[in-house]
Amino acid sequence: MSQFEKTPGWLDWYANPSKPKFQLPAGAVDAHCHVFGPGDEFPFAPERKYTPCDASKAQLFALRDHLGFARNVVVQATCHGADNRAMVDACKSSGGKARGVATVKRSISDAELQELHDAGVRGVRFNFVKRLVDFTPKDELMEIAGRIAKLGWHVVIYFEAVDLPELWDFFTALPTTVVVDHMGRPDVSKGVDSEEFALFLKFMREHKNVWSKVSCPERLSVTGPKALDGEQNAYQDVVPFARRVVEEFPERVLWGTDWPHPNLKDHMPDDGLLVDFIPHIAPTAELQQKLLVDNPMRLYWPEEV
Ligand SMILES: O=C(O)c1cc(C(=O)O)oc(=O)c1
Repeated sequence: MSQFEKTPGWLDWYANPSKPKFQLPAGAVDAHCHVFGPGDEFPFAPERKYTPCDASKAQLFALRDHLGFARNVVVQATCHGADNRAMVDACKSSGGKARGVATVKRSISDAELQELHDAGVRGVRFNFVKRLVDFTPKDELMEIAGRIAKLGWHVVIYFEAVDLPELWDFFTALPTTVVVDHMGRPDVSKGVDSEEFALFLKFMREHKNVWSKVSCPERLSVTGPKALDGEQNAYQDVVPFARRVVEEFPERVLWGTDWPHPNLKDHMPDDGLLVDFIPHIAPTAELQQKLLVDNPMRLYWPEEV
């Protein structure tokens, strides 16, 4: 029994995911996933907004192999705050098959940043989703961005679509490659031609250093997974959004499972079926190769490209 009690209503990750019908290209990277603890080994942060179930590196690597991915990018989850030990341990244990994105504070030393780099970290995450984190002053974040730029890292940003106007000046001043989590969380009920999504496309169009993860249909969808066994694909209301981004910015998109799917309370996706979502948003072999192999390799394993 873990010392931590899971947040009520929280669903555990899907235990026996199906084998995807879609065959991933060789060398595919799951460019957004997390590890949670295990809490007894890597305690969750006191300032966390939720307490997850455990989701270990061994379970993540088993999922990688089951789905047919070659590599992972392990993104620091907010339940671990700026204590990167679980993520770093996963990267170090992966035999070079995982790189990481950390959360750091202004107080981090250059030596500690270098240690993260040596473990495989290549980015920092700035989170603006109010239900997940407390506010960090922008001058602190900008100072961190300036320091990590010198290591060749990038900044991953997570925010809600309605907050983009207010965050625009800060985001566009960042001196690094900037990777947006989950397409900036569009409200899909407003439609792909909404003003809100147009602003996101403009953000990417006008700033060539901005990339997007076209991930998390299970979070963004209103129609949900129910069409899974029919003619139509699951999460179909998210398809036009992700496909628009993939087709307009094929060199600047990434895809990830988001396993173990923090904070889901209505349903937990079968990760095999999430992989089957990919050909709907990246319909050609060329787009799939960029999304799943070439782009993440350029960002996380540039020395191998
Ligand atoms: O939408 C979320 O709840 C969520 C949370 C986290 C995290 O807690 O780090 O990461 C994600 O990618 C998504």
